[in-house]
Amino acid sequence: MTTSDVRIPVHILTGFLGSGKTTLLREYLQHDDTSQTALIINEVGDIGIDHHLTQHLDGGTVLLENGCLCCQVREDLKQTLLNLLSNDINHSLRQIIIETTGLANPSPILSTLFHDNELASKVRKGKIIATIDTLESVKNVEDITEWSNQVSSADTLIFTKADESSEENCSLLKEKCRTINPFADHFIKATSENTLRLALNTPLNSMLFLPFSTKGTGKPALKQTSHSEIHTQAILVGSVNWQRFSIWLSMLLYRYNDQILRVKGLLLDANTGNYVLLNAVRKVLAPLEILDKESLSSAKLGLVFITRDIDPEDITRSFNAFEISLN
Ligand SMILES: Nc1nc2c(ncn2[C@@H]2O[C@H](COP(=O)(O)OP(=O)(O)OP(=O)(O)O)[C@@H](O)[C@H]2O)c(=O)[nH]1
Repeated sequence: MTTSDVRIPVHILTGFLGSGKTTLLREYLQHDDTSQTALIINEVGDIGIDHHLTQHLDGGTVLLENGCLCCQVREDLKQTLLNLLSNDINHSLRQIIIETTGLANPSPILSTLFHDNELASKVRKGKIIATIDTLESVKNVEDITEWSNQVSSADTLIFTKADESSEENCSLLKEKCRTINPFADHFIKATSENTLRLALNTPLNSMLFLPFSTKGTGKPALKQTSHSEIHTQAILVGSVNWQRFSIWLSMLLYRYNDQILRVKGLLLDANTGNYVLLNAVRKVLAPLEILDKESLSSAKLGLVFITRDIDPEDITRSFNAFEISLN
């Protein structure tokens, strides 16, 4: 890039399931002037949630759902970017941030951006930022291909949840990340500052090279089958009695232990009439967050489960059995 490069930077915010991408973005959007930022959010599953949580941008948030950007919706990404650019008639857009799914490999996304002549003349690579959940142990993540791909592709790593993790575990994870990608900058997410802004504004390490292959056709390096043992299952859940529902959910999370990687969704609490955001990373269920009803009028209620090595229909069967038991 030169100083006369007028192309819009596209930043990629990636990181494994539940590692804190949306939380970082929300903080960034709440505390920064983001009127010149467009956001593209990619979610797997039939129930998109993150775009409801980040709707601070006037018309500048686009949801790409039903498939992972790195394998299934790459043509949609191109079209979305071109639409954002052509709608920017006042030329006020200064940056685009793509939040990937937790399973994405950033490399094919880059290749979509930069092997397409039309796009490459209008946008340039911004930063690839990956969130690393410091509540995970090295043992848990080192064999996960998606995790390693994200670490190796990143310019910057943001270590999240350090407020709840131990210094020792943070150091072990940092060490592991350095062996995979010695060039990335490291930031610890602090509760008192806007870490994403800091990471975006810090100049790139000049030693950095991009460890992604530019060889080949630019066709997807990964197909959805590369996440083959990982499944996404959505269940529609309307209004719930949270006390009873939470018993079912806790039992399910413990029954499947580490095979349920992520649960996320919007529910209507029958007792209070509130819309609540449910968030679980592996077995850890975060306190429910009450959301603003106004911004959720078009939201689908339900839960998305991301699982590994189990029949996803088991989740639906278990939920149906739970519902029957209540009647
Ligand atoms: N204590 C603590 N919790 C965090 C932090 N960052 C995120 N969380 C919690 O971790 C859970 C998952 O965070 P998200 O921001 O939804 O993670 P994500 O990477 O966007 O998740 P996916 O899009 O499903 O991959 C939520 O319950 C957050 O409140 C952090 O720095 N500290």
